[in-house]
Amino acid sequence: MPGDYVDRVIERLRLKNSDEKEFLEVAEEVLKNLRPVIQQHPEYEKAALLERFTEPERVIIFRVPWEDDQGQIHVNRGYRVQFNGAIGPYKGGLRFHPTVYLGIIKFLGFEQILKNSLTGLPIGGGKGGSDFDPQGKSDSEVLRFCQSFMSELYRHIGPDIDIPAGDIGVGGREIGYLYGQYRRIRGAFENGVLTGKGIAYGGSHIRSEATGYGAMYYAEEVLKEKGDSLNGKVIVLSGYGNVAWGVCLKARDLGSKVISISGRDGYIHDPEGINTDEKIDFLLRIRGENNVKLEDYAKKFGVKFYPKEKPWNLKGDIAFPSATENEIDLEEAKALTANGVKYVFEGANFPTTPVAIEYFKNNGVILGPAIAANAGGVAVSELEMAQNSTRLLWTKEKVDSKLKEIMVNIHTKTKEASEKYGLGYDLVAGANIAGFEKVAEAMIAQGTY
Ligand SMILES: NC(=O)C1=CN([C@@H]2O[C@H](COP(=O)(O)OP(=O)(O)OC[C@H]3O[C@@H](n4cnc5c(N)ncnc54)[C@H](O)[C@@H]3O)[C@@H](O)[C@H]2O)C=CC1
Ligand SMILES: O=C(O)CCC(=O)C(=O)O
Repeated sequence: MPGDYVDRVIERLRLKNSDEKEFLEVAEEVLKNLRPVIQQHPEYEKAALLERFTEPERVIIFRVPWEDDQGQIHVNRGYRVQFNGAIGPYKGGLRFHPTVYLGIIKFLGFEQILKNSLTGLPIGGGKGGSDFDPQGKSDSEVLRFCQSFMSELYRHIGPDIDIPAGDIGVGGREIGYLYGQYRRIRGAFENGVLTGKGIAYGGSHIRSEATGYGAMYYAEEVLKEKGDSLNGKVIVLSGYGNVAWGVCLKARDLGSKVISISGRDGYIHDPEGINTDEKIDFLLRIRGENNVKLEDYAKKFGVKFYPKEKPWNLKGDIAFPSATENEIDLEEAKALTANGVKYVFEGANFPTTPVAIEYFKNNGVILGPAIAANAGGVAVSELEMAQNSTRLLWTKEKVDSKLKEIMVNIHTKTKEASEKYGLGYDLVAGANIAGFEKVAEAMIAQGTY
């Protein structure tokens, strides 16, 4: 096969994973970013390090039968990909969304390896989920689904093995139902097995806010690096879920104005800012209540709703894509740049396509990649595990200050890795390299696993 080691691995990946578009896209992007490191380590090829790095240690696929409120049985498919455990137990969320299939879970699990490594904490990468759609389901249907899902998953996870958490469609309610079933089956109070739990049974303060807060702390560092600040900045935000909510809360604290939120059905433009308790709390209602929709925000607060559109034509200083993957493609990248956006921070996982990332790079827009910008969620999950192991509950202040310290360190590490390889201030390459270096060292040290 022609080309260098990276090209050969990419070629083989394409042959082996041709029906997993999202995984291929992400793996290729990452491998290309790692080229300068690979060139300095010719021994990696003999050790087949990249082939091992891109092949999950384990993929678990299972049947999830459940009964709806009318007595009808449905069958969904459950997944857990235990991608890489070289630096710690597998850690990563569960996504319940109708688009879930193996290619999505593998791309998320692969990114999670690098993200978790960047936090500096001892956690490996994994991800899971199901094509079950919680939207429009009653609480009892969600409960029955979660019980069935955990009745299979429990045998593959544990506080020192694999620790799932939330992601799209999996929040506090689902984690509670999942933990209840795990506890019933195991007959033990092993609450370190899941994170994102309620405070009453072993959760951590700030976990719900962590991804959005962390993304804002990371943004603060990047702007500081550029002699700029978040104060007075206009933020174009997508999503209305857990991440978007945390961004709104912290943006208000730091003096920026969030002017949009979005969902599957369109977006809201609120030029005055989503900055009162009433408005920010309304996001929780859109996410959590079956009969409250995004459009109801527009009616309640007298602003405009744009059906079937994304918010990327709005004018602003900073964009925070915080809904889902591939939401900013080339056209949207051009619109954002033309509208004055100077920074993009990925609250969601892989929201910006490779061509859009390239466009931003060539047009002076700084992009804070997901594996760095949204790492605050998993970082506080690990702090929750630390509290569970020691049977302690830390104060909000303690968790928040640790989160901030982790996000500041992530920025420093990514900046230094980029500089070390002569790439200037390239946060995307820097994050991939810094995340990879630690995992590579651990994998080499552990032999051929
Ligand atoms: N919750 C967490 O701690 C973390 C989440 N993320 C990522 O952040 C993103 C949002 O996750 P959460 O806020 O947790 O989800 P959530 O379950 O709280 O809210 C659902 C989100 O998904 C969006 N969405 C769902 N289907 C969509 C579609 N077809 N088109 C556009 N948007 C759609 C909604 O707008 C909403 O923002 C995801 O990419 C997730 O992987 C990343 C790091 C941690
Ligand atoms: O908190 C966790 O373990 C997982 C968070 C997550 O799924 C993510 O970082 O994408």
